[in-house]
Formats: sequence, C-alpha cells, structure tokens
Amino acid sequence: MTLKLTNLDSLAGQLVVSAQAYPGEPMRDPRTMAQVAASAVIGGAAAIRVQGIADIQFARAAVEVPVIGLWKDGHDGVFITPTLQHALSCASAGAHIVAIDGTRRPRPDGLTLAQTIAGIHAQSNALVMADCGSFEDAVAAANAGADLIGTTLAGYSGERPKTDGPDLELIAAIAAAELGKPLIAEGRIHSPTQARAALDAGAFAVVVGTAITHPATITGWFKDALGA
Ligand SMILES: CC(=O)N[C@H](C=O)[C@@H](O)[C@H](O)[C@H](O)COP(=O)(O)O
Repeated sequence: MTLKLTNLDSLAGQLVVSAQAYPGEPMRDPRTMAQVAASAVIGGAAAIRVQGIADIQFARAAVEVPVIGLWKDGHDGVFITPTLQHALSCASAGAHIVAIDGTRRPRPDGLTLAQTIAGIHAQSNALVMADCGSFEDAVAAANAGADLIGTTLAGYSGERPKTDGPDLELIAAIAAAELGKPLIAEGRIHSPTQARAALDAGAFAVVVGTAITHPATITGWFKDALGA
C-alpha cells in the first residue's frame, strides 16, 4: 500500500501540474503522460495530477513528488472518480491523493460524499481532494472530511459561471471562510500571472493543466491570436 502522505507542507504555495490527454487524442498513452509529468517536475512542479489507473501507475514510477490520481468515467454529471470503488482503484494504483467529485450532487453508487470519503480513509492510505463547483460544495466537502478542497468543477457543475480564467471570486470566498483544509485553485489557470493571482486570492496551491500539458489547445490559442 502506498505510504500515507502525512504532511502537505511541500505543496504550500506551489505549482501542481495536471497531465491529461482526452479519449482519442494522440497523447492518450500512460507512458506519454508519465514523460510529460516527469518534464513538469524538472520544471518545478511540486506534485502531479493524472487521470486513469495506468496513468497513475506510470506517473508513480516516473516521479518522486506526490501524485494526485483520479478516474474520469463519462463526461457529464458526476464523472470525476464518481464512486467509492473508482476511488479505491486510484488509491490501489498508487495515488497519494485521490481527487473525487466533491459536489453536492447525487453519486452513482448512492453513497454520500461523507460516506465516500470515510470509505477511502478506512480502506486506503490516500488523502482525498474534493473537486468542488461552488462555495456551498466547499463547505459541505470540508464538513464531509475532505483533506483538500479544489475549485476544479467551478464553471462545470452549473453553480458558477465559466469564467475566462480562474474563478478568483470563488477562490477568495472559500479562502476567507477558513474551512481548515488546504484550498487548491484549479481550472482555467492559463498564465503565470493567473497562477499568482490564485495564490494571492488565498489558495494554498494551484493546479495548471491545459496551459502546460495540452498542446492541441495551446496551439489553438496561438492560431486564434493570429486570426489564422
Ligand atoms: C472539469 C474537468 O474535467 N477538469 C479536469 C480535472 O481533472 C481536467 O480536464 C482539467 O484539465 C484539470 O482540472 C486542470 O484544469 P485546466 O486544464 O483548466 O488547467
């Protein structure tokens, strides 16, 4: 069993890089994602976030830093590590932290968020990051026992607008509520300036995905800027 991460100090004020390729994409290969993850660590990533059981296993072998693992099943509703079984599989694959849907929506296995988190804690050494979509989600997730609170689903669960860039208003509101859990700013952080702004808004750490690890999207940004 993966050793329990007892201290999150190494993540304070740091950058976490999410390396994910989507179904059907050329980079959708655990080896490729592990190479991307290892490259991000060379650049200074203090932790890595990866999707899928094989990607978690390959990332664990490729990097020394903590690995946040998730399992996306489907693409709408509750799809980020939707059930306790998905979460336990991520933990078994070696995730130090399992990221799960942390919204207040009903879960496909009928468990509550609190029951899901309790099950992960009881049956693995993994910490739990609750991917939230609103302030109310964050409060509920903290009360449900989440170890970290993420803003991952802000703009995707219907409760917050999909801001152009990070939802700094939400990040600031959750930080100000002092929920006693590290707040991870995640979602649409597309520049170093925005990453800094997320920390300044009160986040404990920031996750950047697309802007570092998704060449198809980044290429599109440049192409659009050229009007090409
Ligand atoms: C909503 C959802 O499915 N988010 C996913 C969660 O793991 C990923 O697709 C994102 O890339 C990740 O959250 C990082 O965000 P961004 O790529 O915007 O920096």
